[in-house]
Amino acid sequence: MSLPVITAFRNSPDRGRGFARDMRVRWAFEEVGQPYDVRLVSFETMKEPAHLALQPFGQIPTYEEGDLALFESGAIVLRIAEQRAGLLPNDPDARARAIGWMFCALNTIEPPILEREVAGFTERDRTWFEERRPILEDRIHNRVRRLSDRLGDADWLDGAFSAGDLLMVTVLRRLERSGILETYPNLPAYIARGLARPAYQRAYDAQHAVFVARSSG
Ligand SMILES: N[C@@H](CCC(=O)N[C@@H](CSCc1ccc([N+](=O)[O-])cc1)C(=O)NCC(=O)O)C(=O)O
Repeated sequence: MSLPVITAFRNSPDRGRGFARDMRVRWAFEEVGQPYDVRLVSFETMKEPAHLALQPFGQIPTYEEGDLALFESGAIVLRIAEQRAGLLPNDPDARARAIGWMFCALNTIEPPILEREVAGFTERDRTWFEERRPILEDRIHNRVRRLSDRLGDADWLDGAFSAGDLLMVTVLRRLERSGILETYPNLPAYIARGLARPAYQRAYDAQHAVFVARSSG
């Protein structure tokens, strides 16, 4: 039986700091103990027909397993979580809630974070940048404040660690240097708990090794 294969950056712009979205897929594989193979792709390859057939937007990650080809890192994490224990509860109601937190991470928390990040990359020299930045940050605060209130003193969002926490930690991590998270002390501690998991460390080391190999190549 061949292993599932994902695609990842041959040369990640994050210089191996674990922000590219193959990181969440690698982490999910490690949490459930599923070995996997990686096909490293260049930015040029990602825009060629063979890759576009897998990922119509010319991005990574993709997931191939037998006749199945998937894109969208959240869908890939769900596939992994459905196939092996470790990321979703067996109880049907708890499982549904954990999947709900997956959607929350990608649909409610990530969008304002991405909006601020993209504005920082593409609008910094525009006249409206300084005026718009606090508006974008307020939108993030409006979400993470309520997430912080819901999490409270709990270790994870709904009982045991789940795929919902995995995605939420990878989303919140993108605020690490923004100064926004420090307003809610339970959120940096929540992220730290996620990053301290042995499965995360193995996933991070695997992705970082790509950067080290390329840097020393
Ligand atoms: N919704 C899709 C989005 C996938 C996506 O954004 N892929 C990015 C890499 S992860 C996003 C990302 C990129 C870089 C950093 N970084 O820190 O350098 C962080 C995250 C990509 O392939 N970009 C290339 C392109 O669009 O041409 C998913 O979740 O799978």
